[in-house]
Amino acid sequence: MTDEHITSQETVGPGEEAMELSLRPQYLSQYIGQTRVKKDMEIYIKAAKQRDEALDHVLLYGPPGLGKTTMAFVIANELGVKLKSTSGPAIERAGDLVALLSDLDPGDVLFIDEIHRLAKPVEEVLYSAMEDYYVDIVVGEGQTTHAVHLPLPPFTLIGATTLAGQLSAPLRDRFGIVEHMQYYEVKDLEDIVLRSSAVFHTKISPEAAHELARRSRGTPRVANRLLKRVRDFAEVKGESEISLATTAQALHQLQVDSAGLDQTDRKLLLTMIMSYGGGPVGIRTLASNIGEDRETIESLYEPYLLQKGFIVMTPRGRVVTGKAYRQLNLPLPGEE
Ligand SMILES: Nc1ncnc2c1ncn2[C@@H]1O[C@H](COP(=O)(O)OP(=O)(O)OP(=O)(O)O)[C@@H](O)[C@H]1O
Ligand SMILES: [Mg+2]
Repeated sequence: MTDEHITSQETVGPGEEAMELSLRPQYLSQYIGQTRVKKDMEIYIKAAKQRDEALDHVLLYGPPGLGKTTMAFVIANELGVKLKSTSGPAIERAGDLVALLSDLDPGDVLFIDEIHRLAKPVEEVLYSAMEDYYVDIVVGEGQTTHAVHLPLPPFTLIGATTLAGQLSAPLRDRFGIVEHMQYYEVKDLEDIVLRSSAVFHTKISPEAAHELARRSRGTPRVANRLLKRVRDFAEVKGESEISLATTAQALHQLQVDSAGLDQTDRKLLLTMIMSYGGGPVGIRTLASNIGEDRETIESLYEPYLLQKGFIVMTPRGRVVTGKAYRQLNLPLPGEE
């Protein structure tokens, strides 16, 4: 990855925040992986620009750390518009949302992260704003109370959520573009690791980059986090290039196993095996048993374990598969 991919504004300041910023791709051409989403967005963005209209509202959903926020900023950059960023829980009252909306210029993007956590009265204001670009608000107090019809500039709402299932149907239906972010292929994560090490001015061997990518839960955020820690190990050892051996040693110390499962993944599987004979187990029982909240299990841990075939879903709850027993070096039931 060459320097032209990193704008000057990003490289100022040596702090972690500046690093984090520079890790984020700015344009679709720099955005690694998610080919489907990129192809779709390229067309929709082009069409909106040709018509000189605001892009239709976009919903991005998928597990944490897959690049939803990054994609929202990329879309605004490609459109050449401003992006205002907020999150569901941060918008406490309908008035807060109206203030955000009336501050937008035509074509701008309003990004609402964790949109499944919007308060109901706020969500209801969003309906007319999204559909017809207006809000009806009540102003004044007591005798002077009156309704005001407030037209809004055409804008694009980009919503991100880790739990699309928790979105109400009226809200979901108002998004013209709905994109599911997928776990990344190892090859793509390898490219992300290489790009990030270039940003860090760190050398990493191709084998080490591959190993890191393979054990990053299909997730760029995890890949970047592990890369930082592995880099620490390599630096302390005085390595000029991160080696495969150091990578393996660091990941072992960080308790990331050969399949990329972390401590909580393993705790979850072990609890299901030891306390529930491998399942089926209900989500609430599981959550209280391992001391994680339900949302974290449902949005972060389960999707990956499901996709990798360590658990399966049945009508009566999740069940551990033979693959999980093997990964944990446990005898299959009946084999002991
Ligand atoms: N396609 C990509 N190429 C390179 N880096 C990426 C890509 N996608 C994400 N990243 C990096 O991974 C990290 C996490 O991405 P981001 O914050 O966009 O994820 P998210 O889906 O919004 O997560 P959350 O659901 O927790 O908000 C960022 O540091 C970003 O730089
Ligand atoms: Mg995000």
